[in-house]
Amino acid sequence: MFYNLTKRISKSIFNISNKGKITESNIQSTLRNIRTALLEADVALKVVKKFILDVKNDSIGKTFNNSFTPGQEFIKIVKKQLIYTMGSIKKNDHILNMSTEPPAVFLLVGAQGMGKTTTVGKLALFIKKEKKKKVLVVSTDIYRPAAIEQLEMLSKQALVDFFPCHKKTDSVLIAKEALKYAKTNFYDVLIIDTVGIMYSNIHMMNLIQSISNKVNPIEILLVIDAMVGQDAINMIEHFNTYIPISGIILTKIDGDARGGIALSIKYSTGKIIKLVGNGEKIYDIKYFEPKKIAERILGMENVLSVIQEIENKIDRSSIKKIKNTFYNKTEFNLYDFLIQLKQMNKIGSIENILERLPNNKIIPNDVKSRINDKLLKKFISIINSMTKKERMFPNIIKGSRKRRIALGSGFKVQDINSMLKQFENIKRLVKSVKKNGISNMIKNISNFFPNKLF
Ligand SMILES: Nc1nc2c(ncn2[C@@H]2O[C@H](COP(=O)(O)OP(=O)(O)OP(=O)(O)O)[C@@H](O)[C@H]2O)c(=O)[nH]1
Repeated sequence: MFYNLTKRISKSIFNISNKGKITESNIQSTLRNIRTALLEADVALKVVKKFILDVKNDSIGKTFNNSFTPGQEFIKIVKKQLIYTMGSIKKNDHILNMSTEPPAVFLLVGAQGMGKTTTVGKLALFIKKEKKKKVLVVSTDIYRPAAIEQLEMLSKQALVDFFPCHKKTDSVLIAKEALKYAKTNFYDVLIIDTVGIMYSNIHMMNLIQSISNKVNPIEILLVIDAMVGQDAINMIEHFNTYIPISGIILTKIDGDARGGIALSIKYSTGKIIKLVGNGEKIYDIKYFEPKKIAERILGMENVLSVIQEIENKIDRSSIKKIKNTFYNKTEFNLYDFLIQLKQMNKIGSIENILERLPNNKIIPNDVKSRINDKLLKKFISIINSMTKKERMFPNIIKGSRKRRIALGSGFKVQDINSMLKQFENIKRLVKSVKKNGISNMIKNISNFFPNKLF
């Protein structure tokens, strides 16, 4: 989900990230790119228009505080608007409501084949695990052959209780009896599955309404397949005229590369997406979290997860040393280079990490292929074969020293030369970071890895 949107938005956002001032002209092309990306992702036109207008109004002519650059402030504004478009800035909007005398009744409704029954099973497991609640499930779908058996099987997978109703012929009665049973047996939650409805079928709509009236659900969750696209809006409006929908469960997001519907629902209908189904397995369900999604769309999620992963793998004292190298006045030497190489080696596949960074397109493929893991190991062995003095003062490494190091490390003199060249490049890079900051360094990264090096 959101694959293309993420790719396009994170790229255009990156271009503005180090702008010193926000003016109509310098955000114009970024906003144009965002607009196109949103439309291509199948976000409804009126939502896109409102989104762009709000971002524009929020950013132009604003005085920002000094802790962020205007470019970064702009990203914060886009992030806030994305969150607002999908949910609200308030925390926990998506949380399921259970504040009622038990059992809390959840009624799941929806059109045919949206993934309702599967979702009842998933939701039962989710509530049991997340909320540690005693859950009962029941199917009132006496119309689709095997719908009841399907839920019974899912309840076994989720290890929750199933209310048997195989021989019954009245959906409303089944719901009523299940509720009575749930009350007398102290269940915390009762989840009711219903028949899939062609939403023009008034008779079936009335049936769902009758079930709802009998069991007084605290949540009426409309299950929608993400792939129905903008038709979801009509579906929500139509169902809502019969029963008050309290939230949406968007299923099959694993099959929907565009994701525009997730950005259109709240603005178009006022309804919040509470959960998403992201696979066919019983545990493939999670809360819909606008903040996390916004971070992902802006390309921040990967950066955060990569940083987290790197931090978990490298030790604190080395991070400190590396930081000191960047910010101290001391000259970068081969000791520092060795520490960096060892830490990079610990992190794992460098290609994999570069690939996950949102702006990895800025690093050309030939550069990526030249920063590989084999090379790291080679450089580490070469530096290990040097004396203390050589590591401190690499300038003294000339002909005879090079031959000795080559012999000791098992490589050729050319390899020693290319390692030293690489070291000089990194040294220049460190100097550049000190002078111009990280983002400039990334933009110019290809200059630090000239083609002929390896
Ligand atoms: N990939 C994927 N498939 C899903 C997801 N949720 C449900 N499905 C599949 O969608 C199909 C239909 O699911 P059901 O649960 O039978 O749908 P339903 O809404 O109960 O169907 P009706 O009772 O006919 O309305 C099944 O093959 C499910 O495995 C999901 O999140 N991702």
